[in-house]
Amino acid sequence: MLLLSAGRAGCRLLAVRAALSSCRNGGSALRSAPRPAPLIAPRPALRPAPLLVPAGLALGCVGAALGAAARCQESRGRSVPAAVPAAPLPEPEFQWATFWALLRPQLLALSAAVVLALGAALLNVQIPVLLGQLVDVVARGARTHLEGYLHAARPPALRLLGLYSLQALLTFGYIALLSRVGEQVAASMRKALFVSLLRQDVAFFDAHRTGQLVARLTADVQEFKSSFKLIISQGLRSSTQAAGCVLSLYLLSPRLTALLLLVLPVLVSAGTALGSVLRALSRQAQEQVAKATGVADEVLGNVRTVRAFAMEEQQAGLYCAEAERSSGMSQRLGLGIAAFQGLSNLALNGIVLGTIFVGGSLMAGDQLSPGDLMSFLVASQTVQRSLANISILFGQVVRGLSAGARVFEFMTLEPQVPLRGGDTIPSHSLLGQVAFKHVSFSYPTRPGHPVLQDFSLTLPPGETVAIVGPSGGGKSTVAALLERFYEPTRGTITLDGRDIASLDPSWLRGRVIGFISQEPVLFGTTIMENIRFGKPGASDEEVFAAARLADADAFIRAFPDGYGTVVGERGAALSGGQRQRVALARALLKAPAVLVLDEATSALDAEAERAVQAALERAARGRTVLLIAHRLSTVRGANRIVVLAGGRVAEVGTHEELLRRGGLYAQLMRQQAAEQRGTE
Ligand SMILES: Nc1ncnc2c1ncn2[C@@H]1O[C@H](COP(=O)(O)OP(=O)(O)OP(=O)(O)O)[C@@H](O)[C@H]1O
Repeated sequence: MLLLSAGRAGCRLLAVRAALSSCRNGGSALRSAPRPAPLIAPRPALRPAPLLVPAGLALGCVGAALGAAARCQESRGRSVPAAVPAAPLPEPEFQWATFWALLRPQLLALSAAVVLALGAALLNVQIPVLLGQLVDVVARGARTHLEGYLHAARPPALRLLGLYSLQALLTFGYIALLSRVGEQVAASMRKALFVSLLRQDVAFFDAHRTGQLVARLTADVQEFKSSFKLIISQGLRSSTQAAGCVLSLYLLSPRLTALLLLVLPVLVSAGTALGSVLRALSRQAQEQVAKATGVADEVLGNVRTVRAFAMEEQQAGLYCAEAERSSGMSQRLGLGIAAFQGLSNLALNGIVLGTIFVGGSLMAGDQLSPGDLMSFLVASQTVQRSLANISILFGQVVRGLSAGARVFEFMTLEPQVPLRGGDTIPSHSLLGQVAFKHVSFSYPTRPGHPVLQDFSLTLPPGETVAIVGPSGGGKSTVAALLERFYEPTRGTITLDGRDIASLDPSWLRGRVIGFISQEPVLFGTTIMENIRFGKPGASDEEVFAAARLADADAFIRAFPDGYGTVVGERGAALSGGQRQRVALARALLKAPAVLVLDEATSALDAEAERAVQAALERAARGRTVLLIAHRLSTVRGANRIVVLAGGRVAEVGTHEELLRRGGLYAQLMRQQAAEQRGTE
């Protein structure tokens, strides 16, 4: 996997270079190639020298090696932190049908791009021959008078100019069209993938890290797009050009061509050997960069903790040591690339020299004209570029297909519980009676670990039922099952006697159940928009009313921007109690029949808890409330208290009844009272 991905940036690098040089076409053989800008940091770049056939192939063979080097550099600049390596997932199959469905709307543009690319490639085969003819005219012209020279040189020069212009036009056309196709396919992939991800079951998100999912949306789509464009453009162009130019070489001079082909195996073997050394070096350097980035990622992400423990210097030292090691490895890699560069330049220039030398002897025997030699050099350079591109493309095909397969895998994944579909209960007849009947449940990620076992509980309409119990007893799981985040392994959950599995999940979540968790997440927008998230399309008045009910209106209006106050990332610009009340307003806006409060006040200090508690009590009136709580002081007023331990109901009763019984509840009460005394 690493090996495969190692050449990625290098391939891009060479592809960019190839694209640049293809724009310049075969006539640029005697011009020096421009150096591409470094991807992230300055590094030795692979410079296409005026190469001959074997040189080109060797260059292609080590392309992947240099790709590895470039990838090492690239990983520093990637938005998906390389420091969080994705857990190895089984490689999915590439779904051709899905790809075809995405491509079909672009078929016309794609066909046009293919035709234009082929046209540009065929012109490239013509150019060396015409250049040779021009050189012959130029060589003769040096021995004649100016007028005669101009007369002879003008037609081939004009023909060449015409071909160059036509080629420029074709190149522009196919690159523009391919870009359009690539971008549209990529945009469709991203949109479809995002929509599909949002439809997935909550269990799916338990099994996949956000980083992995974001990587599929970004890096994988990008990789697929680049590969797709490269394969179409370079694949077509390079194979056409290579075949055409090899034929031209043979027609120009079979002997010279044969001679060059003799040197080929030596260069290929040397290039391959060097390439594997560079790949290994690059892999090590890449891993080290990932390690250093991992340290930075963790430290910066937890800067408050670092500050709180005054660990800045220690953490900086940790990062510097990793960065130092990374720098050392990159330098070794740089040395390797430099050695490769020097040796390959020596070999390649040696071959140019050899060709001119041997070609000169052929010219002396009148078997080759100066123009032919020129054509030979130009055509051979075109072949080397084409072969280099083709060899890179093999790796690119593999990478592109596996990136595409990863994207399609989640794009076509069907959730177990669809977002919509099913019955609804008319609001005028909705009572809000909830019942869990013999529910057993294990999380899909831990199938052998039962969290709830034969759990039964009825929440009469308008009553508050509290669930308490030791940590890990399954309290939050009860709430998650009611929201249909997961499906029970056994048993049923009903709303007004109807199995919730038959009800429309989006209606259930969007209209019936209001859910407040311990640390509700707000979006980094205004308070108004955050509350309106509970019911898109709600009027300002409705938002204000919900905020008043949640006891949030007063503090919101006290902000200079009132309801227009931006709450910062995840609501960081609000206090815990304020955040909780905004979240409560958001939940109340949809006027839910059932309110689920999952440790809604446990993250708050005593004063904030009192404020939120008061708001919650007001909001609870007339609704069925499932109150999950750690602090037993908050459940005293509940109509019924259920003590949940080890996934089973241990006790049920009112606060007084449970205290009298002297069981687990009474024991928990004593524990908490003792803890409280200890902290005072
Ligand atoms: N998404 C999940 N995937 C796998 N196991 C989970 C998941 N969420 C919770 N669990 C496990 O299920 C069990 C019950 O967890 P749950 O959060 O329901 O307990 P709880 O009673 O609410 O605990 P606490 O009072 O500490 O919040 C625990 O053993 C927990 O590790």
